[in-house]
Amino acid sequence: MAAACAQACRGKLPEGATGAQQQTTTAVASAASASKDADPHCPLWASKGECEKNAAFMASNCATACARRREERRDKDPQCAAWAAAGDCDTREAFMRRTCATACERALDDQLDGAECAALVAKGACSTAGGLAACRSSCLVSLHANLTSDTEGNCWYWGTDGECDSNGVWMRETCPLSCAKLEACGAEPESPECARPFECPPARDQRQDCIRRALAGECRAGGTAASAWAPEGETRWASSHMVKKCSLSCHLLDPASVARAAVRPPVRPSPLVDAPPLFALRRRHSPSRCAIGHGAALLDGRCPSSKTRRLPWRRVRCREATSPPRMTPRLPHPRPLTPPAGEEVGSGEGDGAERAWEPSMLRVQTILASPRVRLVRGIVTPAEAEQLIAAAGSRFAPSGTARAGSVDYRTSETAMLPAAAPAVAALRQRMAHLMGYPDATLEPLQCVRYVPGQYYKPHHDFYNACETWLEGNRHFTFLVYLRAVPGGGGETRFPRLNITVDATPYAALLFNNCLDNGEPDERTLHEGLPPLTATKYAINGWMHSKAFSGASLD
Ligand SMILES: O=C(O)CCC(=O)C(=O)O
Ligand SMILES: [Fe+2]
Repeated sequence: MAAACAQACRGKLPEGATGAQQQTTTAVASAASASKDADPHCPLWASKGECEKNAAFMASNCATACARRREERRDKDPQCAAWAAAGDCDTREAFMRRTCATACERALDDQLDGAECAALVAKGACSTAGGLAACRSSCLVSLHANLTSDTEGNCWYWGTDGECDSNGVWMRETCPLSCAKLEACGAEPESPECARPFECPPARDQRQDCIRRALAGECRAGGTAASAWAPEGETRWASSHMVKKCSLSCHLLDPASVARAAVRPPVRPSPLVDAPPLFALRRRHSPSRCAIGHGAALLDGRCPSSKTRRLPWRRVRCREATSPPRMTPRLPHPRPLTPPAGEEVGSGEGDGAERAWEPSMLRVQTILASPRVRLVRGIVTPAEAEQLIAAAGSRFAPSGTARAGSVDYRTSETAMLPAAAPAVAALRQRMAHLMGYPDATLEPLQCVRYVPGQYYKPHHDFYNACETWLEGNRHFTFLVYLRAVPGGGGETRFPRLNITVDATPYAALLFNNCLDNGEPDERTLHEGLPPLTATKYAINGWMHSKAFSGASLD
């Protein structure tokens, strides 16, 4: 499934997978062989350093990926150490990464011996350029110990999903801070500890010049212009990029800038699908304004009462969809959307006399106001739905997932859709237009297929804020159901909202993954239930807060 991963989970983040793997590997381990990796995620885990961090498991399950990784990292030139010492890992980055990966990593390790670094750390020298340059590894360890002991950016989210209990051994090792905090909050939900905002764990610097850049103020917001001191051709980095590439230096030399760099743009409501009722007061929820319980406010979408003492991650009030649901053609309709030049969409072969899609076919049904969940009926025609399935063709491969315990978390199959296919281009255009976001914020569309019995267990579609400084987070999910699922099953369920949405053909389930202030909204936990007898087809369209440049996540 390396190929499958390359297709379906390019760029995804396999954090936590090893931890879950450690608990659930017996079957996989016995199937391991030296010549073939036992798990499709092996190359991703290897690229995240798991061959070193988790040697025993990786040796028996991912021997091939680890061998390849070792070869990639081997210094291939006797001059590597000298080049690295001269700073070539920064100035000739691509060449050095290929040729001298190990020497470049060593250049970012401690340059003094253990006792000397321990003495420097004890003196507080990590917040000076000299101390940090001499002892980067020791400073990182010390910072983790002082600031946070979580080592994965997703810890808090996994914790709120109950992983500290269900995946306890690994979670307590990887996410001790989040698990301890969740436990403390259980006993004392209004405690200052509980209200402390989520922290992104600091990570290694990726370049030698991080210290110099941090001292020059690049961790601060707004640094995109060419800097006076930058070598010719080298521009200043945007602060978000800087904080990601130079996490350690920014944390130690300019801590105030780190929090500010985690930009989470607010969600823009769409007048086409979210027109507020006339005269309704529009209130923006802002957890940081709550006098108490920011964490709870994040979950609840409103400030908690000081009188209530409920566990923050269970504070969600389950609201049934109001009945009868509001069914509103939101007029004025979007201006007519034209298919890409020269292409007729919705009148392909086999659809006989079916009408081509037009905006008046849309009906927006509000299922829940907060978090916003709607059903956009008529987002595709039946003929287009078939064209989308045809565009997926034979590209289906096992779906990926970024969460801990990923092995049996999602059993469906995913196909990346070719952006040039007319039905795909038209659907993207409709999604972007409906939300008022540019097309560039949409991830490449994916078709997901569930044969009877396949499922996707509860998960969030948003990403860890620490990982999304650059890409922005997923503000909206469009899940377009392409066919009816006769025989039952195949619904999308939101357990924290007590909502179950039927796979409604030609309609998009549209929900916000983030609160209006851009913070991930924990209430949007959802799952794809298994179809009982028929095959379910749907399209995932994830719309980010910023232009999406990377490979598709899943
Ligand atoms: O198939 C469904 O109903 C849910 C799919 C989903 O949540 C996802 O692919 O992220
Ligand atoms: Fe999802």
